[in-house]
Amino acid sequence: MVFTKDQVDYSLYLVTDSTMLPPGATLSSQVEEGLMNGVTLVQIREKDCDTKNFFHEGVLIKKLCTDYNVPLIVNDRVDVALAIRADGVHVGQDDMPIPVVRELLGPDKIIGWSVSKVEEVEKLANWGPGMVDNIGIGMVFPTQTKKNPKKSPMGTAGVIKVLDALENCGASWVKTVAIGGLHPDNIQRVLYQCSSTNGRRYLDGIAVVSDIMASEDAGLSTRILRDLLDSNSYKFVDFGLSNEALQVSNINAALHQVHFARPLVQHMTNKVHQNFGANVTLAVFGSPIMSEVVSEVKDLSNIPYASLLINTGTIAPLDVLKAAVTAYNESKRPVVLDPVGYSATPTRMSLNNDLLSYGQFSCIKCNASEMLSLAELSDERMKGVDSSGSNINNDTVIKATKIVAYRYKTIAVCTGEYDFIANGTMGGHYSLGTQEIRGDSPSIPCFVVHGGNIPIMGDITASGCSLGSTITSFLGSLSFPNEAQNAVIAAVTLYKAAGKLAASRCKGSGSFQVEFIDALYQLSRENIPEKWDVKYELIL
Ligand SMILES: Cc1ncc(COP(=O)(O)OP(=O)(O)O)c(N)n1
Ligand SMILES: Cc1ncsc1CCOP(=O)(O)O
Ligand SMILES: [Mg+2]
Repeated sequence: MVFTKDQVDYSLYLVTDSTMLPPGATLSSQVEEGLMNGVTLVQIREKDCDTKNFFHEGVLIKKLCTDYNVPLIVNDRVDVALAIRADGVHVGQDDMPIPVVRELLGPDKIIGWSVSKVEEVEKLANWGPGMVDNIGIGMVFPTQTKKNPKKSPMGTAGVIKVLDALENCGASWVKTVAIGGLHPDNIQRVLYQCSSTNGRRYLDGIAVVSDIMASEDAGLSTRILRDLLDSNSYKFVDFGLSNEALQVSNINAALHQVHFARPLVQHMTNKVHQNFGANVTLAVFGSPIMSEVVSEVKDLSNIPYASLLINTGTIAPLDVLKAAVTAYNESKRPVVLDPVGYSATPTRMSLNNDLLSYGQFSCIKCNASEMLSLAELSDERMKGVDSSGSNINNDTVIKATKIVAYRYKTIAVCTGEYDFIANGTMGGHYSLGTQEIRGDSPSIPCFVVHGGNIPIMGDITASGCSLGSTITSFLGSLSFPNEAQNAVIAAVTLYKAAGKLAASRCKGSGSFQVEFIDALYQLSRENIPEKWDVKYELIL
């Protein structure tokens, strides 16, 4: 059977490697287990094979794929692809040039290309629809399978950049798979996080080697991957993830929930924030623990209502932070990131980008400068600000907050005189392929919390960092069907109301700190939000 290109299902792309077969298995037996259990496309990739064996193995696999009506792609070797009448080839940046491959194979065969950079997307777009049919984007995560890799792992952020480049170049015909270190513990997060910024394009599938080829039970491994692919819903926390522009939250209920749950709030934060953050957490019914001990992080994440705040003001070792994010993601407990000074130094930016690519965050809280840097809108910052850079216009801030919320599928909070809260979680749902969207961007509900300026908040240390403690306390208190969006709005509103109250009572920055803790303590226990002199509303 000759496959037409629009017939190809890229969702579960098995790439072979006979050097990792478990005892008793053969290349054919592993591939057939895959074909019987949901593999939709096969690539024979045998880097250590001589041509004769590659040809004979190819004939066997081609017969199998034909029996299961699945296309077969040959890696690197155009000659072998022609000889076995494969359905296409996959070549990398250092293999035979694409135009030559297309000339040899003709217009109907499937050509895949390894892509990791924007300029490679621009090149395929310039060639037009007749050349590259699909791209393998990777490697996403570190892998032992590809020997002597020339590229470092790109993470989900790297995949998003390639998807954005495809959109920006108008290369709508190109299908995409992610490849490299993909396994059941990260596939849903990759599928959920990796979409173009305009919301139109998700991945068309994933390509795996070792998860199936090295498996003692390749059929079971395939079914696990198939189920994850078909679930279309990534439940990274065990509470609701509304992305509807709901009636703005019932703060009273959210406060009751924190009072009831008294959540454990693990802080991995800077030294300046620790004491004040712990006292703010206690004032809002949270139970703070300041711990960067890797060996206890899994136990802590399993405590009921546990939550984690990572504040990169003082940079803890990346491996400690990654271990913590992984533990809380596995326990489906919320993680909040405060990327303090995100773009201040290349070191901070690199560490925060690594973290953002390594796990799923329930909330990202930062100030306007940090938000614009995260959204890569910093040049707009200069257009929209006075010489001091202190006054960024709200439209730019809202745009940046929505971009970050969607790019990281999180609830983004941008603090300032006006606090903006954008919910990009999409309810935890994701799709494969391209989606029709209204307008030029996905629908991201955004709220504003305002009550007038409180300049003295900026005159004490850790006031911004401790909003992170408050948000993490509210998120930590949640269980299904409570919703994250409402909890974050409640936390931000309470925090601003306490700031206003303390500012009206204090005599200077010293007494403000005390008055602020008192105000949080008092307002939390009174729990009468309608008396607070702070407003929150949905902005379209
Ligand atoms: C689907 C898919 N994506 C990427 C690759 C890697 O191809 P390449 O860069 O040519 O490296 P080798 O596989 O030849 O080592 C792939 N094979 N398949
Ligand atoms: C061929 C290839 N190209 C980039 S990573 C990779 C190997 C992926 O193997 P695994 O799925 O075992 O990580
Ligand atoms: Mg190659």
